Amino acid sequence: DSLPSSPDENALDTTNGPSLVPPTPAARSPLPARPTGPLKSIVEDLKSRQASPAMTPRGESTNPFTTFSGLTQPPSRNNSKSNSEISLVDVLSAKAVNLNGAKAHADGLHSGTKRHQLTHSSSTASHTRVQRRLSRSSTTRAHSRSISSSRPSLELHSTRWHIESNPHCNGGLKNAVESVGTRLKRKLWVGTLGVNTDGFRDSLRRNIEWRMRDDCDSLPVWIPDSEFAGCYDDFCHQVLWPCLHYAIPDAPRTKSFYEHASYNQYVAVNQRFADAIASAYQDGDIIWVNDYHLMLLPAMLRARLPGASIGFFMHVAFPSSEIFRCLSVRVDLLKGVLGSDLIGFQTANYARHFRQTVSRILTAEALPKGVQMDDRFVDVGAFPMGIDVGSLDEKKHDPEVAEWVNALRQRYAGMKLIVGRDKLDLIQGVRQKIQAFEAFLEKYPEYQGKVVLIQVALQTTEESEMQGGVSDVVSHLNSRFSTLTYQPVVFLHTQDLTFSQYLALLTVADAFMVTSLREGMALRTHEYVECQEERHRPLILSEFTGSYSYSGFRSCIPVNPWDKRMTAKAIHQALTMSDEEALSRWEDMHSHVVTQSAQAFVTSFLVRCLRASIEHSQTDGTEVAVLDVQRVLPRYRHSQKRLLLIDFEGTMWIRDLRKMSRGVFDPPKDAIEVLNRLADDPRNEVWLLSGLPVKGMLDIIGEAAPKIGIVAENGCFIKTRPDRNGGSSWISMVANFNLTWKAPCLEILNYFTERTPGSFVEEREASIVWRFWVDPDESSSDRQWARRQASEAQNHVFDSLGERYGLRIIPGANSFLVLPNNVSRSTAVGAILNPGGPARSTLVTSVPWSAPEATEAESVHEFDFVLAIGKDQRMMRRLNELDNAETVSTGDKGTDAKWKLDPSKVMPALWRFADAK
Ligand SMILES: O=P(O)(O)OC[C@H]1O[C@H](O[C@H]2O[C@H](CO)[C@@H](O)[C@H](O)[C@H]2O)[C@H](O)[C@@H](O)[C@@H]1O
Repeated sequence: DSLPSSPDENALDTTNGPSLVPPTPAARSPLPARPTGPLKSIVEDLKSRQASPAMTPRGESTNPFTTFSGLTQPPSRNNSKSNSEISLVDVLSAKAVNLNGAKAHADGLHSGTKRHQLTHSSSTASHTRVQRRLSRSSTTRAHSRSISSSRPSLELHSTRWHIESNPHCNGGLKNAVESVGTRLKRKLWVGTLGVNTDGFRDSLRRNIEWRMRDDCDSLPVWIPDSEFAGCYDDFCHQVLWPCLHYAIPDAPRTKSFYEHASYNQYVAVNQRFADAIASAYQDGDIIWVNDYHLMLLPAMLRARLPGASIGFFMHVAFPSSEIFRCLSVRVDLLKGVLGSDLIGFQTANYARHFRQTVSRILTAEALPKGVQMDDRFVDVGAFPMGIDVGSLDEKKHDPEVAEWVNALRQRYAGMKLIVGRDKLDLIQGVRQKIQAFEAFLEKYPEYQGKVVLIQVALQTTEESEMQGGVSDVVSHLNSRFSTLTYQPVVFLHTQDLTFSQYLALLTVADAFMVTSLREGMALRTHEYVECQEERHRPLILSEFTGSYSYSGFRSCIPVNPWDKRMTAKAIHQALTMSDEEALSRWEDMHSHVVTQSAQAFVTSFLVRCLRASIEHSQTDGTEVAVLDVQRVLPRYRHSQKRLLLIDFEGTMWIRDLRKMSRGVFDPPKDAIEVLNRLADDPRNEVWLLSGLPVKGMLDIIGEAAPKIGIVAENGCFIKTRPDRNGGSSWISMVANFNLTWKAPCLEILNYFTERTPGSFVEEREASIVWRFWVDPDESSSDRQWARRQASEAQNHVFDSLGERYGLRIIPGANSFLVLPNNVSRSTAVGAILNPGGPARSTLVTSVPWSAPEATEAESVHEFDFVLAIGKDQRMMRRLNELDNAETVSTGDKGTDAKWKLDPSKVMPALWRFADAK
């Protein structure tokens, strides 16, 4: 038998275990399950594949979720029986990417020539697990034994080992990164090989490194076995994983974990990653750190590579601050991830928990967009992980899947099948699932003998099966309800199935069931939905999964996994649901699966990370030159079509907020005069950019400056410049927007206004501003109080209304603005530069006046001189893309503008342009 078996595992051909077919009455022990009958042939099929001289039994063809088939090195397959062969599981990690493709999406960011490379650091975790998990498979066990028992002979020659995909890594992540294909032109995975590498000599390590970099864009990080075990098995799995999933580990054990070796080992492992990445890093790379195993890494990297773009994505859940604060190393962990430019979570709830935790524990200012640290801003956001629908579709249409679909249909004719696939630990709720299934069979006895739950167990060891408390409940249930021809629960391990077989199960299932007590996302729900394209049968889903947070998945049958009666009813509902209802629910879920895909996940994360790091790396303004009008004037003089974009409040007009709070506006006469003078020159097209509402602008500017164009409410409204007949109109850029968010928003802000002396709300047509601390004489404790209220108010508005209505919040020094997404000064300027662009505006009202003379500047596309003065950095970046733009920042923060200018110097500068002949 070319599939060696280990004595204790008895390999795959045991016939006395329960399976998809009825067990013999004497064989009711649920684990390990060894198939007979139809599933036996599945297994035999598997065996015959494994027996081919190819690879280890856990090669890529048996792996449901990885697609790195290219990683298996054919020449080494022939050595598969050698005692000294090592199956190197592939390193998860690092991928370097030329982000040119992704940059195109970066909303008008520069199309610079900088090479962007993504160094994608992933968890250390999966690899150890692979080694351990592989011990279920006899051949691999033989491999691991050979590794550990033959240390003296570890002088392995490169031809005697091969690299293959690790089936137990975070397959979702791997697939997602691969799904964007050539858009990531260069990538480097950085990860570990897990345990059993202590005996590798330097020459072997170099050899492996060389091969991995060459063949799989991977860089292994060498971790001593004991350090790896302390970090991964103890700190990650015994302390962090439970805590992040709302299970606080018991105090005495955690105390020893925290304060002794395991946390130190976690630090050491993160440090080794930092060393490896720093040595491979090249200027312009993006470093993408993945998951909770590497929470300290971003700060370690930031210390070494201050200018690097660093993103961190948390694949698992993030709990409420009440739970996270129980960790004794909470401060270190938070500061660790805050070394990033962007921190991503699976859902908006986890992101909010994180912001609140940071605000509570580090007393940093947490805003909807991220966290303001002393020296930098860190973006925080939700990026739902998805699946690569196209690639799954291809696999789904493999003829082998159809064969297995037929086989399963025949085998289970007249029966209902419920399928599940979970890790067997306490968090994944398999015990609760089995108990609920038992409750179902009790409550609906007519289903006894007619429904089978096929439960696939992920990455289990006997230890985890015990830990998850699954074995006893399966035994109990099976012993209660099995008959000569029926066994209610069939337990399989992932290694017992090929991916085709698993897809066939998903296709024939009458329901899929996830009862996790907490879970980051649960991508298997997406796979199930995709495989139900023809049948549309329902999904029973725990309310505590990330998937359930998304509106499409609200069309599942939700369950509280702690409530077994509810879950039992859900099973009944699923099995009796009409085809029409099932179809309508499926359509909702499917639309989420196809829109929130793996590709969308990777590109949106990388684009946001890049944008965040560009914003964060803006200079503090010290090296930007002060506007030298003398140098710009010659170009101005010699140009024929000029576009002048000038910010109003805070740039041309310094307002008295005290008066404003009483609704008093003093029209700035000098500003109006210079605007008129500039607009009198027929070569000039002058636009005033304001945050004020239409009415405010009419009150202040009104007919006093008839030739200028106006952008009001930060881009929500535009008053066009007069045409030949002197006609001008107000255009709404938000005409199709739903503005019903304003009422609840005002309610929230009024509440905060009552609690915050000196604050007030400015309601505008399509936006709302909350201002606070208008009196500089107020005490600093009042100011602090006001700031705190402002950040709470922003979070409140964002959390309750932001996602639902598509709002964004722009914080200012003493105010914040709430307005619809997709509208900004920058988009208004886009419309000015390209008036024939997509029709997104509607006429609001005509403001009839008679302009003294018609302007010649009809052809607004061909400006040969553009001058923009103001504070909007996004607009500055956008205009910098034009060859002939002079951008001048009047802000006091960092800028990408070409020049800077103190607001007090703006009027004199404008007069010099106005007077230029
Ligand atoms: O067991 P670990 O090695 O510590 O890794 C934790 C789990 O990571 C992956 O799951 C997580 O990411 C998925 C994709 O983003 C998400 O759907 C899931 O909810 C997260 O828990 C991996 O798929 C699991 O096998 C690992 O156990």
